[in-house]
Amino acid sequence: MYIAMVSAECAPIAKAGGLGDFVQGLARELSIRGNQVEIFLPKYDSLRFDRIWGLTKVYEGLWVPYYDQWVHCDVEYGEVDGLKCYFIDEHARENFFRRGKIYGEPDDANRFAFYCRAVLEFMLKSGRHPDVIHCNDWQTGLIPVLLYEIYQGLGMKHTRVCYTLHNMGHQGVTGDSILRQVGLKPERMMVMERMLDPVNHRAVNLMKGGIVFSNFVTTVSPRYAWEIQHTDQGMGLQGLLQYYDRKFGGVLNGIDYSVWNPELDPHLPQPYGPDTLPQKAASKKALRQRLGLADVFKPIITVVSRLDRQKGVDLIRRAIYFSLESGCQFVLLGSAPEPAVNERFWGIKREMDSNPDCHLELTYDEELSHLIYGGSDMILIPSVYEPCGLTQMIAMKYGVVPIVRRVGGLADTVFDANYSDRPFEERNGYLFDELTESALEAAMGRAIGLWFRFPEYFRQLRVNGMRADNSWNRPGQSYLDIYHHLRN
Ligand SMILES: Nc1ncnc2c1ncn2[C@@H]1O[C@H](COP(=O)(O)OP(=O)(O)O[C@H]2O[C@H](CO)[C@@H](O)[C@H](O)[C@H]2O)[C@@H](O)[C@H]1O
Repeated sequence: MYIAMVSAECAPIAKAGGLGDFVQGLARELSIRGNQVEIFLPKYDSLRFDRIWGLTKVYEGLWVPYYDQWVHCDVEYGEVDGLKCYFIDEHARENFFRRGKIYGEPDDANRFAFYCRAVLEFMLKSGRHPDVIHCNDWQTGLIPVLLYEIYQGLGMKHTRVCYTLHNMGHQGVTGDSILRQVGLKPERMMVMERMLDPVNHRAVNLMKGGIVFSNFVTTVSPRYAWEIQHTDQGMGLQGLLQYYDRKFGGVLNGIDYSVWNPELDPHLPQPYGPDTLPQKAASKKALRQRLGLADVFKPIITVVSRLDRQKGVDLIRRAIYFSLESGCQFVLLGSAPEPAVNERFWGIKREMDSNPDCHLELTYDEELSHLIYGGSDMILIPSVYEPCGLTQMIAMKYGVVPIVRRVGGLADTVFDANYSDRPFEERNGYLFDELTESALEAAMGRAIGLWFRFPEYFRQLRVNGMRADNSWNRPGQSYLDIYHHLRN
């Protein structure tokens, strides 16, 4: 099967969060199974060019419609760890992809709308007819709309679209002039059955367009699929998702064990696995050295996260103090898109400056994240909502015990050490329900108590997590089943 993955991110060259891991992991799994997979990305100036092999121009003079003009683009091709990637290189006056970052610009909606039109224009002009285009999140919500409204009429008749929702918190709600930008008619699209936002009746909703016009819609865990159809986690689109129930389902993400595996990880001083767990101590030591933490008999509790409100930033802050009060060390790796949140964490960082048990690294650092997973004992994920969550799965592979809130994919992957109905060998962490400090502290207290008092039992929890299969094997098959269903 011929699959085109269209996304704003792909690890390791353009990653802001979990979407990047998803595209990389699923594309690799589909390739291994013998499918032809092509990944499409904007040619951001912030790409990790050192990780792209053989970047060359393969299409010159792609003219992409933009309002009533045309914008000149080229398309470049390169390989990333064996995956085939095409990059849309635009020469617009607006410099859509030369902003030093992936997101966070005032014209993000226009930038990604342009990208969608450019991808389809390239597919048409270069004679590509994928069996399935797999799109992701609001940035590529216009792909199925444009395919149906424009490109099918130009000959792309048999291509089907699978659309994956990674985060209902960002839907691409914007003014309707974006429709004219990409060549759609506002009077046709700004109706409830198409792209009109259900809350703001003057705005267009790009994610809604993606849901309406795709042949199949998925989200990244079964529990989140239920939450966004039946609770306000749908953020206004729950009715729509119920209406399209027959083409909607949750597929739990996997993680790429060729990237996230302590037995192979080049960023760790010494490899380890479930049968060589004592060797994890070398990573803990190296982490402490790297961050200037004391080498003492204490567990390291970590948070690796975008410091977005979704991630429970208030509870993360409380957890820092609670960890220190409970005789633990604390390491945070996070970057905050919101200036107010960023400022608050910088305040804590300054306060902890000379504390040998605490380190906050307020940046994005892929390499350091590997050493943190390697060196930590527990990871905290107190999310307000969490579509899937990859950090608990990565952490478990590294023998780190997760303490998480019972929402979305966290509830589908973490099973409580004390209160689960699962058999003991499947229990791998700690859960709490309420979004409160006391609920957080109770769960953390149970985990920390076990580490100090019953190390053998704590070791067993680590091993259970390491032995769980969160690979792309099962989800890869689920997506192939969906693609085959669409093609037939
Ligand atoms: N400061 C930092 N430095 C280095 N690495 C960092 C980092 N902050 C985060 N990361 C890394 O980014 C990834 C984040 O994964 P999450 O599951 O938390 O995704 P996110 O919320 O971004 O994405 C959304 O999409 C994914 C994929 O579908 C869903 O799992 C998730 O629930 C949904 O919110 C992990 O690989 C983590 O190690």
